[in-house]
Order: sequence, then C-alpha cells, then structure tokens
Amino acid sequence: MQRLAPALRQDNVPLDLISLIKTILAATKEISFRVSQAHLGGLLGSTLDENIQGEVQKKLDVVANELFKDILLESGFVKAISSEEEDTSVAGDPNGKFIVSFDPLDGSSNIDINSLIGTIFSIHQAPEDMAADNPDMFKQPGHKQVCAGYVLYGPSTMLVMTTGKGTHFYVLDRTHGGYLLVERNVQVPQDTQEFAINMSNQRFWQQPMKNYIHDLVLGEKGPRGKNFNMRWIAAMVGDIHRVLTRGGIFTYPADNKNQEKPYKLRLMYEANPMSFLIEQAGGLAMTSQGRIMDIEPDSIHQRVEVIMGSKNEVETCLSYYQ
Ligand SMILES: O=P(O)(O)OC[C@H]1O[C@](O)(COP(=O)(O)O)[C@@H](O)[C@@H]1O
Ligand SMILES: [Mg+2]
Ligand SMILES: [Mg+2]
Repeated sequence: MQRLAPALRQDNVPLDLISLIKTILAATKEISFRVSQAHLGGLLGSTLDENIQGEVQKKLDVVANELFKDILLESGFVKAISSEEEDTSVAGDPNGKFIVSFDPLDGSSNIDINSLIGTIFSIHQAPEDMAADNPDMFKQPGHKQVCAGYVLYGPSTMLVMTTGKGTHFYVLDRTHGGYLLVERNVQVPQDTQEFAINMSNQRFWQQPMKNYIHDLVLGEKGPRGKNFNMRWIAAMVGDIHRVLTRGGIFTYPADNKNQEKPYKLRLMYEANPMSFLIEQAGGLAMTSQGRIMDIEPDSIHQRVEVIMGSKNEVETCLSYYQ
C-alpha cells in the first residue's frame, strides 16, 4: 500500500500543499488518540459555553478545535483559519499561502455514545492582497477549493481526501503512524435504493421534499417501483462516508422549524468540502436551487440546504422542485 506523500506527488500536488496536508494530518492523529481515550474520563459531556451559533460545545469539540488551530497556526503554511468553534477567522502567518476552514468534530451528539465522529477540512489559496486578519479571505466559492477531506474516527481511522484529481480513501496505520492509500478514485454508484434524512423534521419540510420522500417510502408500490432503505448516523461524516462507499442520497433540506434558521449544515466546513469529495467521485452536490460549490459565500458560518450523493437519485429529487 502506498504512503500518503508519494501518492500525492504522483498526482502532481504542489510540495507546499503536501506540507500543509501533512500538518493537518498530524493534528488528526492526535485527535484520533484523544477520541480513543475519551471514555476513560475527563473528556465527555458539555462545557458551560456555546459557540457563536448558539450550540452547546462539547468538551471534545473544544479540545479538537484547540489542537487543530494551534498546529495549523504554528506551521507557517496558513494565513488564517476559520472553524465552527471560532467566532470569526483567526490570523496566522502573513506569508502563508493557504487558508483552512474546518469542523474540528462533526457529529458532536455522537461523542458521549461512542459513535461515529470525524474532522472535516477545506483548503483555499490565500488571497495575496488581503491582510491575515481579514475574514473576507474566506468568501470564496467551493469550486476554488484546492483540497478537501475528512477524517473519520471509526473502527478504523480513515482519511478521505481530494486535491481535484479524484477522491481517495486512506487508513491510519498505527504500526508506522501514517496514512496508507487503500482505494484510489472512489466512484459513487449513479443509482441507489438508500436515503439519509432526519425524518423527525418531516412536518417542517417544503412540499417538494415531502413529496419526494413520500414516494421513496411507498417503495415498489409507488411511482418509483422499487423499495428504499433509510440510514441516519447523525454525523455528516458518517453519512457521506457511506454514500461514497456504496452510494445513496444524503439530504438536510430547508425546514421551517425555526424561521430564522431554515438550514442546518454549514457551507464552508461541511457542505463545500463534502461537495468537492462527492463531485470528484462522480456524484452530485446541490441545493434545490443549484450547485453548492457555485455559492458565493457571504459569511463564515453561513448555512445551506444540502442534497448530495448518487447522481441519478439527486436529479430525481431535484425534479420534484421544478
Ligand atoms: O440533529 P440532527 O438533525 O440529527 O443533525 C445531524 C447533523 O448535524 C451535524 O451533526 C452537525 O455537525 P456538528 O456536530 O459539527 O455541529 C451533522 O454532522 C449531521 O448531519
Ligand atoms: Mg459538523
Ligand atoms: Mg462540529
């Protein structure tokens, strides 16, 4: 099995980007270790704080954020970072070539039940004409990402990453301490019989999504003429990993549960990086209005509707909105 750095060099990834990726992965190895120790005590439960989005922070959210932030800012490769757990962007090295957005722990509600969680990251070039403390640097659409990925702290610690030349799976080999390439150019099957959505929000969805899910649930007796299965891991990293592995549609649609917050997932450090991975694997990543990676962001913590996965199924879902 190929090691990570030679695999990246084979794809002609620039050396400075490889160095940044290695820095990110050093942080994930440390987080993976902390996650494996968390149930021994001290790291479970919530802090007394909320993040800027009004969500209670888990202790492990904060630990993962501090680790990731410190390692990145000390590296010299990064001009600024933005994180789910930071109010605004944090300045790094003024000469850093890249900016990194991240969700230090995705699936926080799974921490205390020892279920799937992960770290999501997205890398853009740093604009040369902006100061390191200018958060406007992050207002770049997803199609300008130079790299995106996640690390899943599951039974195996897995890295799934793209630099725009396919989506590849790596596994952390603890015997030598590095990530090994286990599957190159993963492809999402175009058709599927599996969907992922939080069904408890059904009464709050818009009518097109209600109609689409209604037809899936009718199975072979309905207009789709085939049965569908449902999965919900409650961690986007886990749900998207399943979609990349065996296909499916994953959606967090608009809802009117809270009028001020029609969407749940965040564009910069959840939807955009996952869209890059899904598209590089031959899938589609959309809102009901268009391609996620074409959205011009207006703020770091912006939320967005998400409909992504197997190409034909995403297209079928979108047809209900026409
Ligand atoms: O509470 P719900 O509706 O199950 O939401 C689950 C979704 O929320 C998230 O956990 C949000 O991520 P965080 O844990 O990073 O806040 C997604 O990963 C997941 O898809
Ligand atoms: Mg998240
Ligand atoms: Mg999170």
